[in-house]
Amino acid sequence: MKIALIAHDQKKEDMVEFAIAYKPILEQHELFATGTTGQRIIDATSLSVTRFRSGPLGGDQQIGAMIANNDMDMVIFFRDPLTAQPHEPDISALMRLSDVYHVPLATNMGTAEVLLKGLEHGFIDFRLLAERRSK
Ligand SMILES: O=C(CO)COP(=O)(O)O
Repeated sequence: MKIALIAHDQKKEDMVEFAIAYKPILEQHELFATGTTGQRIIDATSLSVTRFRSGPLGGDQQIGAMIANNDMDMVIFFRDPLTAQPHEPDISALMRLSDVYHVPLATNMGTAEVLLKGLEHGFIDFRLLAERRSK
């Protein structure tokens, strides 16, 4: 499964802790991230992560493009709901595309935990359904 990991600045520490805690699951999948988030995860966990541009420089859009190509299976996006972001339209677009293509999207650690545990137990039927629909 292809999993995108993204965190705003105030949530990066949470993302690092999450990646450390869930490394045994995450390392079984193909990981993608926006620039700074990806570097923080790599430094803390040595997980293999494909890094895109930083969010404000187009990273959310690059991940959005993968979703639009039906080439992303899950998005874990720890958003900061308390700070205005200069690239808010890109963030909204990424979340909208997740809904368009039935890609599970977790915007906080609680949901992310449930998604990864579901993945661990093979709950991936939602993606198979989406694949069938796209044919
Ligand atoms: O801004 C982001 C997502 O909207 C995250 O980008 P970085 O991981 O480069 O900080």
